[in-house]
Amino acid sequence: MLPYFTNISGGNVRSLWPAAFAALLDGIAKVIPAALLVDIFQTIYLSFAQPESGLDTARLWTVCVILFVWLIVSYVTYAHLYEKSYTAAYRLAATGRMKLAEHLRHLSLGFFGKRDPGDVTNLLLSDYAQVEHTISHNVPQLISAVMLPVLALLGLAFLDWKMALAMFVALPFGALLLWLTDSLQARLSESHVRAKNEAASRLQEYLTGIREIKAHNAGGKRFERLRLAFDRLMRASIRLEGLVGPLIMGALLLTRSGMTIMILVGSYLLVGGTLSLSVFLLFLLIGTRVFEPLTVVLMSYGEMRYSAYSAQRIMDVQTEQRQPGTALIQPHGPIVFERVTFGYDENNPVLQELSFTIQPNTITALVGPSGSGKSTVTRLIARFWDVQQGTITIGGMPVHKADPEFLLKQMSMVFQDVYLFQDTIGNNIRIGKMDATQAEIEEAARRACCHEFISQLPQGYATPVGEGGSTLSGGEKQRISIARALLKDAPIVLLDEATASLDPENETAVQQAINELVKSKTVILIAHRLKTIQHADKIIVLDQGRLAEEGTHSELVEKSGLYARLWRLQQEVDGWRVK
Ligand SMILES: Nc1ncnc2c1ncn2[C@@H]1O[C@H](COP(=O)(O)OP(=O)(O)OP(=O)(O)O)[C@@H](O)[C@H]1O
Repeated sequence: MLPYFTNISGGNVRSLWPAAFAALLDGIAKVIPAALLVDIFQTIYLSFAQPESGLDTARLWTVCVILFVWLIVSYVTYAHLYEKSYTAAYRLAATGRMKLAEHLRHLSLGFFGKRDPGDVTNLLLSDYAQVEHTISHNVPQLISAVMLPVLALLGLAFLDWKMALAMFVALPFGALLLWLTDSLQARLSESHVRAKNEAASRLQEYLTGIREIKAHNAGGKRFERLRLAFDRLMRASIRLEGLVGPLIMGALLLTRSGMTIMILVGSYLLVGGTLSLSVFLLFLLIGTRVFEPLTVVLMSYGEMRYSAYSAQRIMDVQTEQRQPGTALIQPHGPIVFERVTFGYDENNPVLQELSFTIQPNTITALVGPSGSGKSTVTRLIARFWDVQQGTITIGGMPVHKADPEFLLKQMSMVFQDVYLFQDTIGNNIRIGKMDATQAEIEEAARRACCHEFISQLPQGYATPVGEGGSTLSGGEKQRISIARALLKDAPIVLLDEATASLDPENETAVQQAINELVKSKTVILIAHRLKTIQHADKIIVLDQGRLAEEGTHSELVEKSGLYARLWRLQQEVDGWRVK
């Protein structure tokens, strides 16, 4: 049980205490009317059993007043419980979500590669919502509902232990049935969560790929995948409800059979003369009230089991190892690859035995056919992934020992697929330097040739950008990304096809901005158009993840190797005209 509460509270069981205490108070408050009912019953019963003493109306009035006070007390305790449990639930979920989102940022990208995108989204939204519901509803209900039967058992055992035993004798069997079905419930919950994640992933894929689906008229096929995912989710839901429901009902009936057993035992004892009628009637009265909260507990068991799996999934990610490393790299030193082998999937290397050196404050271009591993090289320098064999060092310090945050602070990056956040254009540029002034942002935008188009927008820098930058053209997004990099002004610059989406006019201007950005910096750039990298200090040519050749443009052209071939091909393409 403790691991369960540890998991649902995200490792902070103490945060559940106020809600648990409030539930306890609520449980006790609920016992009071039952006790008062017993008193009323006994007062009325005595007036019949001993008619000479008459009905004690003063006592009845007192009990009525106490009942009225109880009404107010129960309102206060319930309001307290409500406030405590909801506050605990929403606080836990909100801080937990933030903690997890922060933790995700520190994991290697390999972690995300192994999971469906819908899976991570569901983890943060639906799994937390499940846990939230358990903390706000099920746990307080459980604590408060257990109070009445426990106190009733203790009180009634004093009156007649045989009757009390008869009333609760079936309870362990009901609990046993639930316990026996535990692994089945766990399996069904797991497959339901998996189906739910798959459906979310397919839906996300369908919505993000809607442009491609329309362009290729592939709606039918993609829609079929979505339909199948929803179909699987439906079947998993039916299995979960259809199998777990009857089992819980079975446990419920078994537990409730205690009432019947008690009536049988009571009748037997009454006939035998060892039980008084008043005690028997008392047991009947209390018995009907006791099984009500137990029903609530058993009914919420399935939900709690389900949320246990959600909590486990959250804990699994929370305990996922962050990228280790505390060393501070010397960013002004050389970047050295030493026999580096790496594959996104370990059995399928995309870089093999790769060795080269990039001197500080030089421009190095990475060239090679598509899929030869150029982008992978830049991702490994930024430590988005850790290499499997060999080492990458920056200023003599192995990157796998470097503090990932510090390492990233030393790098400005411009990728071919620019992502803009759903925020203003100004704030999207500010990501490069969070404390930048408006003047600094505008200066960076000017140098990246995007100030003009931003100023022409009705809201200028305050213009909101659609998710992923959907409201801007590819070239505009790329220039904003360059402005970010200019603003960051880090000593190492990684440019992956930074000018690929620009028109010739802007390309020349941005190229000038890049020339400024890279002054006295270590630059690694990828460009398919070899013309743009002719003046690089060094060109590294990759072929199928291996080093094919390296040197300056003129050296490589003279060598008549892969680079010379690519160069000739591009010269020819440049000479083509549409007739
Ligand atoms: N996230 C990823 N997960 C799995 N495989 C990947 C991933 N990214 C790239 N790859 C694979 O790694 C290989 C090298 O890819 P990379 O993007 O480094 O090549 P590239 O030379 O930059 O290609 P391009 O010029 O087309 O951008 C390719 O076979 C690619 O399919």
